Amino acid sequence: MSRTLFRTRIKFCGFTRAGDVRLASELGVDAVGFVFAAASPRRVHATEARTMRNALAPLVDAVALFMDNDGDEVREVIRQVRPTLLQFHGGEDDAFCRSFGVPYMKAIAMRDGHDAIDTVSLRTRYPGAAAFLFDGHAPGGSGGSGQGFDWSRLPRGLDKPCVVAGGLRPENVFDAILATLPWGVDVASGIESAPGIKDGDKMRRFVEEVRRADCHTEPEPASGQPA
Ligand SMILES: O=C(O)c1ccccc1NCC(=O)[C@H](O)[C@H](O)COP(=O)(O)O
Repeated sequence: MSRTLFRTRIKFCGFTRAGDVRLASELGVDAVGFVFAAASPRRVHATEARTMRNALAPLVDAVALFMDNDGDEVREVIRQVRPTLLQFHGGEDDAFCRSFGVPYMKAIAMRDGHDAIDTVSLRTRYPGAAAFLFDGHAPGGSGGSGQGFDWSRLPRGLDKPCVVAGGLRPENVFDAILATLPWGVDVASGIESAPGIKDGDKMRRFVEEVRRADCHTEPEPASGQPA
């Protein structure tokens, strides 16, 4: 794929403080995520997320993240927070995910050692997905754990935007982007000082490294060599 003029989208996930949301907006991230998964240390209530959503600058998306939450809870979050995208991390099927009338991104567990991820079965199981997020946790496990995966296991030929997540940090996101050429990258723990507490310096360095990867060009072939 040509990277000319390409800009890797950035999503920062798991906010609990409006000040962190403001700083992420100023740093130029494309989306911020609010976690409503029951077992998460980053879990926020819909009213807290609404306050943070109101701190978002224009042109920055709000993403609501769920993991096997019931439908009424998802609807209440949509009513209060008005997310532009839903992100599902559990065993939700396509019919459930699309039933809310808001575009959704399905998270796929990529923990190494598990079965290969089959492009055809993803297409078949989630025909309504707007995007897929490949995350380093085990099937049934929670995200936001800082676990990475072998990027060469990403399925090829998916006709939907792919977001890479799991164990990304300012120190490795440059390599992750060059290795996978994703539509976007997503990070939670790699920009934190504690779960839900974002670190301004890590957020800034993460964005700088994504921009550096986007400006990176392959070295020209030596003269006399075929292009
Ligand atoms: O963040 C959580 O606590 C969480 C809980 C349950 C399901 C998903 C969760 N987070 C998802 C994310 O924040 C990211 O999409 C992704 O897992 C990256 O996390 P990290 O490896 O910490 O960067």
